[in-house]
Amino acid sequence: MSNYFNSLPLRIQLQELGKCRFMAPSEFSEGVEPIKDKKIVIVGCGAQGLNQGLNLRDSGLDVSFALRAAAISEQRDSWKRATENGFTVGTYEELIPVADMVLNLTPDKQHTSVVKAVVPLMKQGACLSYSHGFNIVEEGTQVRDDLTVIMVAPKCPGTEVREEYLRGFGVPTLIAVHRENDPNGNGLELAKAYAAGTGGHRAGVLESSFIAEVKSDLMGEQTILCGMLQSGALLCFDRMVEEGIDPAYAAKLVQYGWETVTEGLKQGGVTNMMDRLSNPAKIRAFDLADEMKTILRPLFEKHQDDIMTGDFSRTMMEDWANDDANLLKWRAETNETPFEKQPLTDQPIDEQTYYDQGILMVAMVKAGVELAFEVMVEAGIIDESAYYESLHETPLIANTIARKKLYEMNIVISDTAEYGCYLFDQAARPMLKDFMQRQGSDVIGKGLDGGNGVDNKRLIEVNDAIRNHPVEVVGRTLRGYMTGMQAITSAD
Ligand SMILES: NC(=O)C1=CN([C@@H]2O[C@H](COP(=O)(O)OP(=O)(O)OC[C@H]3O[C@@H](n4cnc5c(N)ncnc54)[C@H](OP(=O)(O)O)[C@@H]3O)[C@@H](O)[C@H]2O)C=CC1
Ligand SMILES: CC[C@](O)(C(C)=O)C(=O)O
Ligand SMILES: [Mg+2]
Ligand SMILES: [Mg+2]
Repeated sequence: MSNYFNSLPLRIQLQELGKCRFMAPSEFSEGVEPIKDKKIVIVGCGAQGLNQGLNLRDSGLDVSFALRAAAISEQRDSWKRATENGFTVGTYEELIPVADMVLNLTPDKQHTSVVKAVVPLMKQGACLSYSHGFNIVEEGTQVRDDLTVIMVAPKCPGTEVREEYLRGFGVPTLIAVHRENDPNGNGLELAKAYAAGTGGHRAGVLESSFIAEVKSDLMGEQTILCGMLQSGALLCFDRMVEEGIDPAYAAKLVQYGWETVTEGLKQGGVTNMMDRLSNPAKIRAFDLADEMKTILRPLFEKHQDDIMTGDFSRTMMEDWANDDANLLKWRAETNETPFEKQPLTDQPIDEQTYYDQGILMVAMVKAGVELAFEVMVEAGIIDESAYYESLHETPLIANTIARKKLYEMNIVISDTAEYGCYLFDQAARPMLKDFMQRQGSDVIGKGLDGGNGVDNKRLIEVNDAIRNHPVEVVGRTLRGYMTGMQAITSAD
């Protein structure tokens, strides 16, 4: 097998990268009806598998789990998750032959072996589904041509897929039909109904392509969503401690700070997040973000370039072949960082204080969201897709850090995302070293002294720049469709 994207002519590559159509809510008027009588068998009961399975079942669908024999015989966690939640569990041989839809929700690194084991057991004309296009696009897996191959990709960690569903909402989702496998011409119908079953249609669904999903998902997760929040957390914590802030307080400000300030982002974009700062703090954050964008743009561009050429995928697959040596090493190193090991203070921190004392964190979110959006769009990703993959998903990743710091984030996201996050973090922190040395506790840990006076012309210029960034323009439209989005926060 070889990289499918690289096998295509540039004309088709650009077509596929540019596939991104915001689907009107009316297109989901049938809900799950088209798959109501289908037997849905999920392979893999992990972050996505369990949570998508719970949503699909709550939406009235027939869902069971096919696990590998060892998972059943050894009663592994995936077996426990499936059985404790009341699902029917069986082996591939028992469940795959009767399945109408097989959802491959195993780790990307296992997809080739899973597809080789599962596809021969699938009945004629069935449907194979993915939640990420890596196996098809980057590894070039070819699927039996009587099978329909679709993708329903939540732009969100598995845990939040379930949490948002339980809040009566959902998470933005990309759906696609593999251009090589739509023999019955009903792939889109199946994908739409499946997306409705997860609740994704309540947040927004983009009709996309396997290629557009992969090239944007890898970029979002490696840079703003996981990489920037990881690097920012470690840099801000260490800087506060160097500046004499109580480590227990500093750890709490960071752990809950991302969730608090990005809740402002989720509800009203970068504009609202920045408006929660005082005018002097807003201008300071604006300037800090600008400086970080200049420093980090080459790194964001390198990540996008390596994703487009397949160099990232090749590098990661070399680590797969080396028993995940680098992934496991970098995971252990992260778990040993002072931030990860620091207990939190019991001192309460109110919501506004996270903004006032976290000016640098706000600036990091602004810089990361804008830079990821800009670089994705420059690479051919459509604005709506870039928005979901940068701004909208950031708060959902921040929710995982609020639960149990970087450990929780890196456990909940896919191994693919975790690997890319560490790659970014290792490069970003040295690039920001000098910049961080120049930051004091006024922008991270204590907040600005003095009054609220600013120069009017400068404030108007800053507000104008924030509000008119392309991510804000497309975001206002997309958030306008999200009428059911619920506010959440863990601040005291
Ligand atoms: N994590 C996330 O938030 C997101 C993930 N995705 C995509 O969803 C898919 C699933 O990812 P994720 O939920 O993180 O997966 P997990 O890492 O949570 O793994 C899911 C399950 O797969 C099983 N598994 C592992 N290896 C094999 C194998 N060789 N054969 C069969 N089963 C196996 C494991 O169970 P056991 O070892 O017990 O068999 C595990 O519980 C990926 O394509 C990912 O890119 C998309 C969006 C977000
Ligand atoms: C942000 C990482 C992600 O792409 C996701 C949760 O959407 C993943 O692969 O886990
Ligand atoms: Mg993703
Ligand atoms: Mg991903």
